[in-house]
Amino acid sequence: MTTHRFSPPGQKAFAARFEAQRIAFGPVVFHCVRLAWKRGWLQAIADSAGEGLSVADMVTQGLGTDYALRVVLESCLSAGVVALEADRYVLDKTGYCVLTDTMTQVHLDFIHDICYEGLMKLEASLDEEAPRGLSVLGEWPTLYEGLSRLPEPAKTSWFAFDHLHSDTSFPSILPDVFKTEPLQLMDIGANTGKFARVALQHDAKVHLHMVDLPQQLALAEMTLKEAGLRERATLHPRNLLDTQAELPGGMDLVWMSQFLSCFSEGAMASILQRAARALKPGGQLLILDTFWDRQRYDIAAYCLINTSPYFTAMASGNSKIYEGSVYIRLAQAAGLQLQDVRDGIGYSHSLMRFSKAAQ
Ligand SMILES: C[S@@+](CC[C@H](N)C(=O)[O-])C[C@H]1O[C@@H](n2cnc3c(N)ncnc32)[C@H](O)[C@@H]1O
Repeated sequence: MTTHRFSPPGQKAFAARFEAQRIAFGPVVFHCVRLAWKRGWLQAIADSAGEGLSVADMVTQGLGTDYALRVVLESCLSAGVVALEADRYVLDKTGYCVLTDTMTQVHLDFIHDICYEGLMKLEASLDEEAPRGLSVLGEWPTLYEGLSRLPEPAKTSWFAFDHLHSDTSFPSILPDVFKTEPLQLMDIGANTGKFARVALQHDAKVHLHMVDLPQQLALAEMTLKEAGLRERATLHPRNLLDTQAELPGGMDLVWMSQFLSCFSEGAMASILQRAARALKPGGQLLILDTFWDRQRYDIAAYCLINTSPYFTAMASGNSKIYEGSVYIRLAQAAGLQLQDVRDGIGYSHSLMRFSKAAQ
């Protein structure tokens, strides 16, 4: 049972009403802050150090028209991104985050380039359990079939979003992966092969089995070729939404990173059953994923909860960022035993370890 509240304790009605206006005008502020960042206006203000810049200064510097600067910067002012001191704009704390924090920039790009337009179809996507917003990027049944062919800048923004989260977590989980000295290791959802490369470089004895959609495995194969590691990996192209698509057996360890959140509970149950069958007796299933209810900080829970509508409108129509208990329940139903859960990895990951009975 989950109990959670994001509002501050004892919030006054007036403050709540302001919050409600922030929601109503949220998309407007989003566009203005993003533009001020992309056009270099925030950077120019930051570079002016303590003195700040007047709108007239910025016009003289050729940064924009008086009208455009006023419209956009006043919205930034309302959001605490800039402040006005005697008619001169200075950077405020939130503006400093927009300018310097990689996670903020990756999220701004992801929301703008992948989600914004398609989210207009959120309601239809929820009703039809299909990613109806995806057609703004391409005609595929799910976003994953189109990953390798996404138009720019959507492609760069999607991979930056995906890799920001997994890359920051991969180095610290290698001791967990190799704790039981696996020789046959299957990476389900191998994507661009980044985990496979790191794992093969970490352990000279391990053989990697990479599972993903065929077009995605072609990218993963290139990554391994470039690193001179291709011979130590086997590719298994599979669409795991096909319940008949079995996985190769005899695995010491199955690895899934940010994978199950791409699927509905029904599909997850089926994938976990096939993963359990692929394991040798005593084999391990390691799941690295994000669970909004297992976060130490509300900032992480907020970002994760608000990633779910992307899954609905753009990715699959029926997946989301789940609570940790969902994975545990489904893995146990597949006959696996929970060994432990380690939270607080990278920005927001948890690592779940399950094992198959030794018989
Ligand atoms: C969110 S990405 C995660 C990738 C990587 N494991 C990581 O941690 O960065 C999900 C991966 O699952 C793959 N995938 C999605 N749907 C799939 C399906 N039906 N069958 C096989 N792979 C699928 C995608 O192609 C993608 O590589």
